[in-house]
Amino acid sequence: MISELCVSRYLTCIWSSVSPFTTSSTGMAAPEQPLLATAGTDSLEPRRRAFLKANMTGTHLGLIQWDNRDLHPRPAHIVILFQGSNEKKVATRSQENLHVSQGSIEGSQVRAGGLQAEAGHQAVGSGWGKCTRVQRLRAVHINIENVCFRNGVQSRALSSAFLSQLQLLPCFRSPMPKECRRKNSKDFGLSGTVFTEGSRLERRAAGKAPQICDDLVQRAAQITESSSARAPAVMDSPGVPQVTITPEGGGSSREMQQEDWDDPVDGTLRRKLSNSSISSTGSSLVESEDDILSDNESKSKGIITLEHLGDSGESKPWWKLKTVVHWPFSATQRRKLNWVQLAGHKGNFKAADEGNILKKFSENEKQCFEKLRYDVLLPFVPSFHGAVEKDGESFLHMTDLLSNFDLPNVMDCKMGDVLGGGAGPGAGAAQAERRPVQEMVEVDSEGPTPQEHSQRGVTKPRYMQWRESMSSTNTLGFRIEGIKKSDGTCRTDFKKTRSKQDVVQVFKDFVGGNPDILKSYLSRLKEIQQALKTSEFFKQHEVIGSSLLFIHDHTSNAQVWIIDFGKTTALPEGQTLNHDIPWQEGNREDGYLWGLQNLLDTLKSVSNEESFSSVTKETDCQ
Ligand SMILES: O=P(O)(O)O[C@H]1[C@H](O)[C@@H](OP(=O)(O)O)[C@H](OP(=O)(O)O)[C@@H](OP(=O)(O)O)[C@H]1O
Ligand SMILES: Nc1ncnc2c1ncn2[C@@H]1O[C@H](COP(=O)(O)OP(=O)(O)O)[C@@H](O)[C@H]1O
Repeated sequence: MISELCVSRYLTCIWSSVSPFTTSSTGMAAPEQPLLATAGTDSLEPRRRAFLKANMTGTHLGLIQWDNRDLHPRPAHIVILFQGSNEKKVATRSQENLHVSQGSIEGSQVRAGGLQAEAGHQAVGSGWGKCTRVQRLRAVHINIENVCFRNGVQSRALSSAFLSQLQLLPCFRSPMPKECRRKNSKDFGLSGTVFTEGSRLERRAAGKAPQICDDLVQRAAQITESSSARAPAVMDSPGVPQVTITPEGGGSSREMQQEDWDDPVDGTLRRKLSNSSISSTGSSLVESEDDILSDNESKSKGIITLEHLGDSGESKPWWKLKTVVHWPFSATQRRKLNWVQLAGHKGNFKAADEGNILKKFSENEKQCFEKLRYDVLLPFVPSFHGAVEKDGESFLHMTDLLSNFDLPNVMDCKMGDVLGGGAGPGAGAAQAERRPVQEMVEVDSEGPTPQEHSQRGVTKPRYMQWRESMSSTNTLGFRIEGIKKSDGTCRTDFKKTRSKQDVVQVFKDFVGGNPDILKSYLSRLKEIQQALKTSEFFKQHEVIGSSLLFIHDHTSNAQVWIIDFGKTTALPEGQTLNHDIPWQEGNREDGYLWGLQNLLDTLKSVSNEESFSSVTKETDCQ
């Protein structure tokens, strides 16, 4: 039986603390101003966040349920932060995990330090988010942002109604890795929250009966039914939002502590497998928790085999908004697709119908693609064919840019001079996220500070900033992520390729001394530059972590494409960016255009180099 834990008192303080992220001394994202202090009457007021936090220990989050009918039908952003033990998160890539019905809320999940979290399945229709494989859960943060309120008064009532219907249900308990199984006294402690001195969760240890997801799905369905029978409490008097948490198994609660990060697992800080069960298979069943991968093992570094998803034709009842695809794959199409993924995390891509691929769904990216349909950048981004559902997972269906090439040479250049430092919607979360110090040591033994060595971990922003400073990101506004050449060789070891000279050398090698290819690249980059300068989309978005994908083959077919809008975010209405002025706290400048100009200059330097100059001059004269 699932016990219930009511956290109303706790939420009282949270309720009065709704705002954008700040980072508390514990490194956790915390609200800073009361919602009502900022709630205006403008229904378009963006980026307002309700912050809800619930602590659970030793449980697995299974399902998140809410009823969002009373929210303004405008996209909102839900950020769910899971924090827990000192392992890294399980889920790495996809930032989306909850997609709520009727387009009124679109979900996004950002991982927080130490623990893994991601919904393997998104659910729509009645407002379900189903989280799988959230292990050793200790804290759940739910941030609701961009919820558009109709007016200041209602905002409180609306959100109150919303929050009061939110339920966190533990899903299942899977075997813990041996090293994690030892009882940790912290698991049963409860510390103060980051918000107020006195706020504490009432705790009740719950039974430990293991339960599989499907049982909860059933239970969830019952709850949905009963909650949908209730009328939405749109005009409720402002009350204390209550969240019912039903921890199952050791349901005591505590705040995340620094020692959670420091506590070594098996001698090193290790991260959990990111996407094997959640991202790739979409399975709601639990895999062993012992399948821990290092960072490198979870990152894609070149030639991979893309699997077609099964074509079971099974559709989940709550997936009402997305197209369920049934491609009639021929026997040849069903063959595994040899493909190149130079960056990103393993399992993010699947084979699709001919000439297309599936990328793990991201609401953010989908929105960007949709806006790009009407923008001058359209010719420079992969054609987007919509969001599709396959085998219970959501994907973005897009053109495979490699499909028109014969044995392509591919290079991924990540654009911008700010990639991790303080940017993006997950910045607050990232601050709390720890990465093994080993990742830095492998590149530069001098990288970590003595303190970081002793803590065996660094925060994600620190890691990202260090990556930026080691590579050419800071100095040139772009960096080379990876290269695959037609001879089958692949390199992703460019973390220390920093100087213009080094970059020139890499490009020179990449184009193999072919002036035609270089020329095509230069002219395509100039077109992109021109388009970016006039693009409304570009003006209105902070473009973080996007890449230019260079592709050419022996036929001298050479193209450059703008890819990866997973971390590209719209600015508040009326605001625009220059993209070529330095980043400063709050200005959200990403340095994209500055980087692009440097990239162009670098390529020009390549063409000016001796081996190219004579031929290039001839070509120029034609
Ligand atoms: O280049 P390396 O050193 O591998 O660092 C990667 C990139 O910065 C990824 O950004 P991008 O997506 O722009 O490639 C980032 O993913 P996020 O998108 O999640 O920030 C990874 O964070 P983790 O996901 O925490 O591993 C981080 O480890
Ligand atoms: N549309 C595409 N066609 C061909 N290759 C692609 C396409 N999109 C991405 N890739 C490949 O996948 C890699 C990672 O893509 P990206 O969109 O950056 O994923 P992530 O969001 O996981 O970082 C790229 O470096 C590139 O090699």
